[in-house]
Amino acid sequence: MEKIIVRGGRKLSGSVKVEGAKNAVLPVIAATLLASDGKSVIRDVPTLSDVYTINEVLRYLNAEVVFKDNEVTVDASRELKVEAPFEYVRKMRASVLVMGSLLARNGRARVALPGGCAIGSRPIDQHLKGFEAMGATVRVGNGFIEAEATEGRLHGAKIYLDFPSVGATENIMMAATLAQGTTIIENVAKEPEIVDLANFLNKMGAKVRGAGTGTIRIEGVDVLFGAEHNIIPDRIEAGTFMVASAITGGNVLVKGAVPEHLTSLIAKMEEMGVMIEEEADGLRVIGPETLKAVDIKTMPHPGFPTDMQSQMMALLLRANGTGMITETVFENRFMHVEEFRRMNADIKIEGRSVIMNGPSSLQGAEVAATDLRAAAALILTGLVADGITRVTELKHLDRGYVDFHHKLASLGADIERVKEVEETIIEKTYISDMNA
Ligand SMILES: CC(=O)N[C@H]1[C@@H](OP(=O)(O)OP(=O)(O)OC[C@H]2O[C@@H](n3ccc(=O)[nH]c3=O)[C@H](O)[C@@H]2O)O[C@H](CO)[C@@H](O)[C@@H]1O
Ligand SMILES: C=C(OP(=O)(O)O)C(=O)O
Repeated sequence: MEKIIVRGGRKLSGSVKVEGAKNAVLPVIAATLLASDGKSVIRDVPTLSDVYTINEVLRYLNAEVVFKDNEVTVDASRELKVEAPFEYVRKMRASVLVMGSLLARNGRARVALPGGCAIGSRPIDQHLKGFEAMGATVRVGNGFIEAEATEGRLHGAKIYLDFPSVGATENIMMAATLAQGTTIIENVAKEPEIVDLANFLNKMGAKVRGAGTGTIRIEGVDVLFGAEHNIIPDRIEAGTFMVASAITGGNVLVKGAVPEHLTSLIAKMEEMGVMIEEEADGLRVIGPETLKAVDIKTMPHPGFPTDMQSQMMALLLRANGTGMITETVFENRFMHVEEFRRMNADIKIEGRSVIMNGPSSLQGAEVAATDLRAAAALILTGLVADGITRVTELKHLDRGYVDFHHKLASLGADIERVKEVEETIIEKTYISDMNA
């Protein structure tokens, strides 16, 4: 088992480059299955465990996938299998995103039920409602969801989503590209990753309009072709480094950060007293001496992203005054609060909100990452805690951050990633350093 060890107290400075977005690349790779002719080449692909998992799913489905030098090449022209087994879906919920493509391409898809995860129950009823409206029969049994286009091919439909679900918007969009007729999806998600997927689908020959607005219109076509595409920068990784700079009172240029994708985060950080300047190749973030507490409510885009909730909680722990974060997207995304408490945070949960009386005098401790963003948030907290913080359960971190500790170390953080055995040796050295 590995852990990250952080010794708090260093101000960060320099520049860091963000990778391609995890949440854009996963649906784009799932969409490559729609091409029955030609290869797709996807660039700026981050080397994340989730990317390896989706590639494995595609290989299992009989596509040819090569991942080299941040580039994924997919040839999905052979006949595809229809089933995504539990071993993949369990590792990564986003595996359900192959369902729309398989259903469109084969008229049938069988995907293991994803089940809940650390941040909530995460049902997929809105995805299934969309498929049914397009003429699929959906059956659930033996741990699988099976969908079959009753007439062999899906047809266009008008679909209203009860909630602007990112995954449902993507899955229905992909399914509709090869359906007969026009599909109109209302109350859709407007995230930048939806726009990226629509752009890729259009390069493949699809006719998708309205991505980034509340209504998406897709005219079905008969065939889609492989296409080339560069993935957008990861706004959540960018946001995480913005918080890293702000929390340490640092001065960091986050290269590749797209200001239009980060409007709500920039607004909240500025409200807290952080200076954010647009430069030609990214955002410069300068942390103030003292941070002001604010209230934050997570919302679908362009509202404040739930994927930045725990990192901003770390920042609010250092702010003067009482701050509050209300989580409205996931019902159980506060598992990290108990871990923050282990670091001496003055923090409590009240219903769907978390209240912090700051600034907390944070102390290093051994803490466990409870999900992907919690992992990052605990490491950020370690950057300003007194003493040593050890963060375990790094499998969560590796789903969404490439070389996180190296990137922070290059900005001046005192951080390393070690195997448990190595840690004993490092600890001895550190104690003798202190006694020297
Ligand atoms: C791979 C990927 O892109 N993951 C992102 C995606 O997840 P994901 O696509 O799973 O998130 P959704 O937008 O679908 O989920 C948002 C909320 O809607 C609920 N819901 C969703 C679908 C459904 O059929 N029924 C239903 O009730 C979910 O339980 C959740 O409470 O968007 C989330 C919300 O921005 C982000 O946190 C995730 O990082
Ligand atoms: C919740 C997240 O991802 P996923 O939907 O893949 O679990 C995330 O990226 O923070």
